[in-house]
Amino acid sequence: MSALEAAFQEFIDALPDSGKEGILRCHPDLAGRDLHRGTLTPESHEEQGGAGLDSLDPSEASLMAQLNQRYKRRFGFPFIICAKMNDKGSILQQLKERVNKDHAEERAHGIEEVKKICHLRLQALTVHKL
Ligand SMILES: NC(=O)N[C@H]1NC(=O)NC1=O
Repeated sequence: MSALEAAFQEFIDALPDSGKEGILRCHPDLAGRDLHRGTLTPESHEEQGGAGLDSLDPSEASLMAQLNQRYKRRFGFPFIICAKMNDKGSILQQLKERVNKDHAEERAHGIEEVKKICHLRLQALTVHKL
């Protein structure tokens, strides 16, 4: 792990729970409005598209929208998963399971997913610079 990545992780880990949830709330929904309107960042667009979230069939899209909404209503932050380490099937499966978990457990799980996303984004930046 690079020193930069370690510093990001230390920063995140030192935040109070409200700050951690603030970080989770900065993330766009999976297969949400931003993806459909083309207003995602290029990184998120590539991550979500790579997992097949831009080509859900109507029943998958409706299930994803319902579960995302239920998740956000229950926890107050969006469902976060490292899309590049999953595909649409595993994302839907995990969303179904995680929507029923406990609040603190999901806060911690979301933060671990943010760290994976950060790891892959930093790696991509470093590779570009070589
Ligand atoms: N909500 C959520 O997980 N968003 C994302 N995950 C990811 O890998 N890229 C995202 O935009």
